[in-house]
Amino acid sequence: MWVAVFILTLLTLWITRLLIRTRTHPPLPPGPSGLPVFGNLLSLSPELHSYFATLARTHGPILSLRLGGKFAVVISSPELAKEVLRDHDVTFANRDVPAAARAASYGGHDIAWNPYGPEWRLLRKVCVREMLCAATLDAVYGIRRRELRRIIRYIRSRVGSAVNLGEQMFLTTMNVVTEMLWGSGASADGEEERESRGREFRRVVAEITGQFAKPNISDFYPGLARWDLQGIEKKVKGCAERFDGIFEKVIEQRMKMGGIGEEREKDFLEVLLKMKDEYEEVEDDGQNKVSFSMTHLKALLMDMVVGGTDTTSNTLEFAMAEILNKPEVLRNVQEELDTVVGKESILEEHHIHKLPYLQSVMKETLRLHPVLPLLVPHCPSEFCVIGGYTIPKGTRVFINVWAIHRDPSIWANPLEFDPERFLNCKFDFSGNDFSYLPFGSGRRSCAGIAMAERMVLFSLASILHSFDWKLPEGEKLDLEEKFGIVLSKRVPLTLIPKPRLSNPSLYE
Ligand code: HEM
Repeated sequence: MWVAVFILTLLTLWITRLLIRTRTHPPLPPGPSGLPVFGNLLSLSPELHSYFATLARTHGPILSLRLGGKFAVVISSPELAKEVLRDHDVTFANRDVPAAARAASYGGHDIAWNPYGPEWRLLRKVCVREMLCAATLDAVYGIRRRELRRIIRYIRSRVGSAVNLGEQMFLTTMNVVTEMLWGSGASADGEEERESRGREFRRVVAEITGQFAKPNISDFYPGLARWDLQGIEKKVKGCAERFDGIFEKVIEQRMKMGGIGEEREKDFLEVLLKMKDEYEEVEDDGQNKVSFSMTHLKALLMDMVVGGTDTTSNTLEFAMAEILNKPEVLRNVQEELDTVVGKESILEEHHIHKLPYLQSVMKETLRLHPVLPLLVPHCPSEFCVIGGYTIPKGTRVFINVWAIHRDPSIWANPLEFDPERFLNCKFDFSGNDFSYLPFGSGRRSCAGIAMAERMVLFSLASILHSFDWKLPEGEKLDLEEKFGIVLSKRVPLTLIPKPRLSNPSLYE
């Protein structure tokens, strides 16, 4: 009898709680129905960005999915992106860290995957202040110039034969990033060594970012994570170890040299090592002490190497493919370059601000091909209401920037590559207009915007100023994308260069 009363009381309490909750909490966002246990997992397409865009046409700009045991929400309109990234900025400034990302980032102790809090603030502050701010970037113009001159020389030596542009742009970006991190050294290699090292690095970075985007059973059923059933974590760990070996080597060499070199330029590694020895930051409230360990140091190096390279080189590859596909765009870019720089001079970075058409080309490329099409997924730290729907704590939130950038109600002829739409208009990379978010918006927006802008514009201007380009005989231009956390071209772009400057000395 007492047992029956007890069970009845529990049941009544449970039902009352449920009724109160459904009355006080708005519903979950709509979405496709799923199967028991699997939810919508089995119907996911590998091209997540376009698949989510298709779902949004049926279910609306906020929709939900059940991915095994994980709840996910996809946002596909500027109004709702604003609610998430501005109105509820702090709540959504967290990440839901996939197992693959944890394996690649020293347990998530980097900037990109750290939860919002004192540790993330410290890492981001040091990175932006010491490496990625405008003043530091201006001070290391010499590095960018040296690498761009090198690539121009290299391309000159390949005149008439096919050049894999993505690979070369990756190598250039990688050399700039690593030189900023720990000085030259590797860049003294011969051309052949350089090329094979670049190819290998690119493969490793692409493998890491490719694994991030794969649906992983460990993420959807955390109870199974320890078995790493698809071997994704193992693969990523292998790649991360490749980089870790390189980090260990440069750190060891630097420690042997001891202290800050008087003759050397102060690089980022130097700053980080000093910080590791001395740093213990007291946050504003005087309570949170944040230490800075060797793990943090290496995680930051990893962020720069993985986050700063194929994002930049894939953008360049898409830009060149779109330009080559539109002869009038190529003509406009080159005419602008010839007016501002001329065919008798070397292009320098200070010319860039006089090249508005070129700047529009970069913006249009990132509209049509935002290389992080779903941003880095955000995650609310508490229950929240967006667009009138409940988003539970811990949801994986995808902002489908790719879909917003191709929305015909925002952009006229959205599938057409038309840089002129960005001439004399309000859009920039700051993320203040939620119709255009290639670098995200708010606290977790890209930490490397200034660097990306300099690298993409200077590289693009240099290769288009110095060379004419054409496709190898019989080849057709392919503009198809391949999904990954970083979007890439499905078919690599290979082009044949022809010099266009007046004097061979301009290629030295
Ligand atoms: C064209 C090139 C690039 C594009 C389009 C791009 C785009 C983005 C986007 C969309 C995010 C995520 C924003 C969000 O989740 O809301 C991001 C994050 C990040 N990016 Fe970039 N990025 C580029 C280049 C770079 C470079 C060159 C660096 C550094 C060398 C860099 C470092 C980072 C870091 C550290 C984060 C994590 C920020 C955080 O979580 O606080 N990125 N980037």
